[in-house]
Amino acid sequence: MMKTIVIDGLGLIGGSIALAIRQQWPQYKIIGVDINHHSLTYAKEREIIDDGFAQLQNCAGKADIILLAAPVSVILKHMDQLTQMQLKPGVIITDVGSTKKQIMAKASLFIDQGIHFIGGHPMAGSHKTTITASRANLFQSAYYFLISDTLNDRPSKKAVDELQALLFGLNVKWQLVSARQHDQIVAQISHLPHILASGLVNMAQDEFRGSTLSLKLAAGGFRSLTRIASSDPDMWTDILLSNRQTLIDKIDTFNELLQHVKAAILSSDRTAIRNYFRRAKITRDSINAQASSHSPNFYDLFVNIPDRVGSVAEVTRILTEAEINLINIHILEIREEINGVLQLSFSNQNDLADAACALKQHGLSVIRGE
Ligand SMILES: NC(=O)c1ccc[n+]([C@@H]2O[C@H](COP(=O)([O-])OP(=O)(O)OC[C@H]3O[C@@H](n4cnc5c(N)ncnc54)[C@H](O)[C@@H]3O)[C@@H](O)[C@H]2O)c1
Ligand SMILES: O=C(O)C(=O)C[C@]1(C(=O)O)C=C[C@@H](O)C=C1
Repeated sequence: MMKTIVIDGLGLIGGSIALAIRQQWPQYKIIGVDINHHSLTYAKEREIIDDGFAQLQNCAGKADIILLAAPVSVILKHMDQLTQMQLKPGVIITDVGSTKKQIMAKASLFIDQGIHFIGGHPMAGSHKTTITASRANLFQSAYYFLISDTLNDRPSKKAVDELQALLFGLNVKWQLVSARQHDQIVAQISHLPHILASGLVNMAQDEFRGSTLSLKLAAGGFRSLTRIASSDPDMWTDILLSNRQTLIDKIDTFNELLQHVKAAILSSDRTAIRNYFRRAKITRDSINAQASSHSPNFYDLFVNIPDRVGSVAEVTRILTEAEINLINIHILEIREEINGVLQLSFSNQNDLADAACALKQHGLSVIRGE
């Protein structure tokens, strides 16, 4: 059946979802809305969308499903506007905003109008913005929150099924949470880390002020911890201001944690310092183990690698030379004098098969996933 999908905010997330819908449902009509006409031109030229508008009111009435994918403050504003528009009966409205309490509070406006609003949030993304950074497999194997508050009476299970079918090509794992739970969880695992990453960059910048030395000296540790400080400042201002109290509490708790570390250093308490790092290491190590046991990617390859310096680099070199795009790499096991196992993730079956072939040609043993 033909459906018309309106995506409001055709940036990294809106563009990536449009690409995935296009692949899965080529017969659907996709209309993009963006105040940035470059995004619309880019999307039209590449046939990511069929049509583009600068204003939601110019096309919302045609939609079977409206996906709000602009920054949170715009989503809130456009929800207000949508309540004033003539929409198709049975239309489904959903969003991808990074915070959910304010959005779900506003969603109650739709209930009386018989409009299905489903709060959502794909838990993947990038520090890069705009449609030029979008890709169809951005969300592969990621969690996608759906907000339970609205799922009790309305919208119907049928609307949720319809949304999940539309987004089937994203290959996500659905996770149902309440708006309150959602904002608590993401404050901890996404919002506070962004605040800290930017704080570290600002502090380091101050440190080097007036010096001939610079942040270019920073190696892997600083660079991997602060990648997300390159994210969009406007988007993050919206996120922080729509999750205020939770973040104020999280910052207080983090302050206390820093005070404990400071006290341990002050008193040269070796055990306390070691425990601080040890506890974190055990937890951090287990994230990858959990991820690989519970959420195998669709196109994964497992490769035995010898226990010697440079063997991981050797694998990536082979793939780079063969021009194969690797989307993720996990070291599953490397212990002294034991061969390690690498989990390599690809975005499609062709890349996976080519990678298996290239690695075998270099004498590596591929143990699963062909
Ligand atoms: N970036 C991430 O990692 C990530 C992940 C999950 C969810 N989100 C959420 O997704 C949403 C979009 O984020 P993004 O990363 O795609 O940002 P983005 O900056 O790449 O895209 C946002 C798009 O919205 C457009 N826009 C801004 N104001 C508009 C308006 N008034 N009308 C129409 N379009 C407008 C912008 O021109 C831009 O193209 C945000 O709500 C964000 O919180 C982001
Ligand atoms: O990978 C990144 O760059 C991201 O910041 C993605 C990230 C996050 O993990 O915090 C950012 C905001 C979203 O709401 C969800 C995902």
